[in-house]
Amino acid sequence: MNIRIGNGYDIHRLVLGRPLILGGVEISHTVGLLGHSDADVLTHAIMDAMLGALSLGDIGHYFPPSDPQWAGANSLILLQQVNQLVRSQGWQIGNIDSVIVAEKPKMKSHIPTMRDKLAHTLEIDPNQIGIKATTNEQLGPVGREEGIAVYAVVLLIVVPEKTQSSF
Ligand SMILES: Nc1ccn([C@@H]2O[C@H](COP(=O)(O)O)[C@@H](O)[C@H]2O)c(=O)n1
Ligand SMILES: C[C@@]1(CO)OP(=O)(O)OP(=O)(O)OC[C@H]1O
Repeated sequence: MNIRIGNGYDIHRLVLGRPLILGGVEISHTVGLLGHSDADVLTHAIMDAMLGALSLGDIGHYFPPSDPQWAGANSLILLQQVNQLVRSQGWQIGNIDSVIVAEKPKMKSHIPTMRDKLAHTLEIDPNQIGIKATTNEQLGPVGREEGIAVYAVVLLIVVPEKTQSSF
């Protein structure tokens, strides 16, 4: 089989005094996401989808929230490591699709920069990354602006043998 699919989900609480970072982009807002790391919920969901596609567990296994090493971690650095793991097993990203569920702020204008940052980290083309946004129509914790959730799906494809490198 030369394709694998994985899905990822993450949610973080919105609190005062924290930055709001999504896809490596800091977005100006009144509240930000709480977490042991930078709480970049979009990048976390993508990492879990990549790991899930290869049945490699989840991000908590590689970067335990109990480990002080990951306090305030830049999630793009973690993504780089997950990408290396995936590539070392002979796989590369075919495409990613994701949905940010957030009541506020509007994500639309930030999405091109998120795609660029993620693509740069993953060494792929921004066209391989889909990021959409929706509100939760004021329903539930996300609808009450208590948090932001992200769903992601990743398709992995086998790296052609002649372009495989050892990591
Ligand atoms: N945080 C968000 C939420 C939504 N958008 C954009 O608005 C459109 C309409 O959202 P609904 O939840 O009302 O359907 C959506 O398709 C997005 O284009 C956004 O940018 N940021
Ligand atoms: C990357 C990690 C590292 O602590 O980030 P957190 O901010 O703790 O976020 P969460 O999605 O709850 O768990 C994943 C962790 O492994």
